[in-house]
Amino acid sequence: MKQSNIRNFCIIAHIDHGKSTLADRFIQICGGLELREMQAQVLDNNPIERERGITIKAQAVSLEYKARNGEVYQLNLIDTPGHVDFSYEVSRSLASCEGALLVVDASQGVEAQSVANCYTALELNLDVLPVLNKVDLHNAEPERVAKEIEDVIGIPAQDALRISAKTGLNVPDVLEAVIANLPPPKGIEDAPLQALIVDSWFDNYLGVVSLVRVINGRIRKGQKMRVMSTGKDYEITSLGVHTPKRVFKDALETGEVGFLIAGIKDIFGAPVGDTLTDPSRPCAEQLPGFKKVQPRVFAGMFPIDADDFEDFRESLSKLRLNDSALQYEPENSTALGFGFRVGFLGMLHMEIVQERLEREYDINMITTAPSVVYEITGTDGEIRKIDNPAELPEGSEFEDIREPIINCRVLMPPDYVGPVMQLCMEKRGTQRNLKYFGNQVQMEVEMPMGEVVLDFFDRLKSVSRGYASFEYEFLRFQEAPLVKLDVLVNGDKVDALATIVHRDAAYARGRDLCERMQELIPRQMFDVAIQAAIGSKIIARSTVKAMRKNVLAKCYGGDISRKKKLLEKQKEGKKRMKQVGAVEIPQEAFLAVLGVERKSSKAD
Ligand SMILES: Nc1nc2c(ncn2[C@@H]2O[C@H](COP(=O)(O)OP(=O)(O)OP(=O)(O)O)[C@@H](O)[C@H]2O)c(=O)[nH]1
Repeated sequence: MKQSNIRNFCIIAHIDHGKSTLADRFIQICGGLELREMQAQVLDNNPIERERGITIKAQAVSLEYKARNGEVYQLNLIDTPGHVDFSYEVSRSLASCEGALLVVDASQGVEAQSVANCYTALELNLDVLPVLNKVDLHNAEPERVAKEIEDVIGIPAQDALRISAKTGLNVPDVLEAVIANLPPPKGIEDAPLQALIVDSWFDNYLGVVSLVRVINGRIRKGQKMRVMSTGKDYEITSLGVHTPKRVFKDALETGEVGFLIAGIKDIFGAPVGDTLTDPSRPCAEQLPGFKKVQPRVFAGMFPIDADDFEDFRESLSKLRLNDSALQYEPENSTALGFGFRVGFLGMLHMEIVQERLEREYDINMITTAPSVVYEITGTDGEIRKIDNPAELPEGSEFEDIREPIINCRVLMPPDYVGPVMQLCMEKRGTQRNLKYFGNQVQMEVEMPMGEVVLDFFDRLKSVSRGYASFEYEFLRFQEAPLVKLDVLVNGDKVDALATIVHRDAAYARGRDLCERMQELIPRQMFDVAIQAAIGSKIIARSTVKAMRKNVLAKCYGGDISRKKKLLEKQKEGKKRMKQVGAVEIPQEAFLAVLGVERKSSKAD
């Protein structure tokens, strides 16, 4: 395809504004799939994405579009996730495009991710084309929302197309606008090959499959390619594009986006962001790649069966190939044995990783309560990062402790300013700025990240009836009176249950935690004492009373099948338990601190 007829673009939007639905319409118009093959949100092909109705991974699809001017264009479209936890995926996809379609729900208006993603696109010098979606809804207000795009984001939007991705209204006009308004790629066709690895994933049969964007030169099937960071050469066995069906081709030309397979079995063989070139005529330099992303939340993950440790390690490394935001290192807990300390971008990311490990890799595990990264200065003056509360030394063994502070931008209708501000204050926030744009208010608040990652998203939604949205960025580490809250089960400290909390909240937190654990730990044959402590001082306590009868006692008659069922059920329940000393502790108890947070949010 000649370069002037190629358009590489992303669809960016706030969550649920209709990106994936719009991508479906494009695929339908361009005939990428037969009608019978179409299902809603075809690009969300991971089962977890389909169940939750969200996009997690960016997806690329190459479409052939016959424009009204009679010419055929190749449209390479990348669907991106909208949730704040996955904004990293968005910036990566944007870096491989020349333009972006900004989809805004005309019944909702501009939301935090519309602004954040659009700014990322503008920073990367992309041309942004706004479209107003869902105009079929009776409460759509395209005029107001167009003005909001101009006021809040600051790009012209009066002429933005009014569309319905659901009914297909005006969608063909969007494709025409993409061709007319977004620029074609600018690579040099006869330059040495230089291609960017946009994404890589592991296929059990094919090995590593990579999604690449050819920046300069061309890439042919059968040729040798070099991965520049490792200097290793591989032969390209096949390449092609997703339409979204996998279609094999002989070459990918300058500016094109497609997949390639080079028999790489080592999962670190084709790292995302790396540059590919031709070893017989290498390009001069590596592409800048992607900004390295830092996880914000850490949690311990431990296989329930110690024999699964190696499988667990392998599964994590496979997942990581496809999810470079995921980080992990081995961790040894006295209570839970060998496992990993895993870093995530946020709670949703953590949930998704946990679900993928369980479903795609069949790993049965216990996850501990998530924590942010703290910074301490030791008595020797050395500064250390602490991502595991259990590793925080006793109070007298360090000089000071600092917590991460973020700048949080909340967008909401004016009615909710009061409750949102109250929530932010409760989370130890300091308001920095408040701007009114007609129907939207933008509030900037500095808050400790530890207060935000656990449940801020849910609580913000609940105090604003779903109307407020937010995004944030890390600002600095700041000193705070933080203490380690330990939990003792029958007198033994359980390292995996430790958390770091603000001193003023420690007593209430300890009490709630003991109460919650009492509800969650099943009765055993003996009394189980649960205590919360700061250092050697016990601040709260509860007891799980001993069980009087066994599970089978309920079956008066000798109905064997019922007995079996009960035993089976008990066994099932056990799967997600871990023996700590003499006590069996279920998964939920390790996450009890989240329950405590949520409990205090019930008042909303
Ligand atoms: N009425 C109406 N509903 C729409 C329209 N476009 C999308 N929807 C609905 O809005 C919901 C969200 O659409 P998606 O396409 O999944 O949204 P998304 O932006 O891709 O969301 P994420 O992938 O999670 O970021 C779905 O229930 C769609 O059916 C539209 O034009 N009109």
